[in-house]
Amino acid sequence: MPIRIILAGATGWVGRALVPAITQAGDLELVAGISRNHAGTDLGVALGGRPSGVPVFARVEEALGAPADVLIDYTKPGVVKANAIAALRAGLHVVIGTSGLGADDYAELDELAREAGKGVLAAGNFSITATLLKRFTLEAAKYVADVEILDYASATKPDAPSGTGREIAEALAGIRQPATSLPLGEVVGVPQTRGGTLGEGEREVRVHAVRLPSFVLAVESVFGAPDERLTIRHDAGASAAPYVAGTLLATRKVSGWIGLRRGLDTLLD
Ligand SMILES: NC(=O)C1=CN([C@@H]2O[C@H](COP(=O)(O)OP(=O)(O)OC[C@H]3O[C@@H](n4cnc5c(N)ncnc54)[C@H](O)[C@@H]3O)[C@@H](O)[C@H]2O)C=CC1
Ligand SMILES: O=C(O)C1=N[C@H](C(=O)O)C[C@H](O)C1
Repeated sequence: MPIRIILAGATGWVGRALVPAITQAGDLELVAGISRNHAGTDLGVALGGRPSGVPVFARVEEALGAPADVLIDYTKPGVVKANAIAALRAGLHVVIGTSGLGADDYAELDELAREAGKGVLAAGNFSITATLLKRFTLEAAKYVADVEILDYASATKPDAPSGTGREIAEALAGIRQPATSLPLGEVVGVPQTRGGTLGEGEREVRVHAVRLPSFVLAVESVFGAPDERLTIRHDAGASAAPYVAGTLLATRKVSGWIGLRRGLDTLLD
């Protein structure tokens, strides 16, 4: 029996890249889409093609009327958490691609998923090379104490830091060695220019979010040691193709555990 999917954000940049990949996969079935702008239409028609028999709803509660196994969410930071909660309460597993949530939100969703006996996979970035950026950054942090994150995105991206930068910074905050840079209280001038922090105490990680036209997303982990530096950087391109395979991998695997896992790296060897 195929895995039945509800796709929230089905007509968006990532959503419309996922639709053909899902419909062409023999083991997956798209049963409903969610899109405020195209509610009430057929998804195939909404995407400029032939009728597909997949209805589009405005709200997750309406879409959950269709029997389904997994909700995939690529919507907006202010929408994703409520969608995930509604899906868990309706007995679905959840794959979260939407950015904007942080450690506290994920702890709450983890608890709800455990109560519901369902799995959640949330990844700030489902591309393989961005996932390698996270893996290499965490490896380097075992050996080099000082690291800061630079997070570049378009001028109109609503959330800062990005989902990619946030996942890396929050993971780093769990393992890094204390930094040797001056504590903020000792910085003279405009201390805010030292960026924001994620994590707590001496392990907190500084993140600098740059928002300018021309960027899609780039994240740099910059490590500094006496008289040398290591920069590990990921640059996203202009298409949503890199996120498709990872999202579908998560969709196929998410029924395999209870609770929330964070990061595509948790599914790799
Ligand atoms: N984890 C990952 O690998 C990636 C994550 N993202 C994140 O995914 C999210 C979506 O990105 P895009 O596809 O570029 O966005 P988009 O703006 O192109 O698409 C958003 C979709 O959500 C729908 N939507 C928005 N608000 C809604 C609401 N209140 N109710 C129902 N539907 C609603 C829109 O109709 C649209 O279909 C962003 O947070 C982005 O940062 C983007 C790329 C990769
Ligand atoms: O908003 C985007 O566009 C993207 N957001 C993701 C994030 O917040 O990390 C990543 C993706 O590369 C593009």
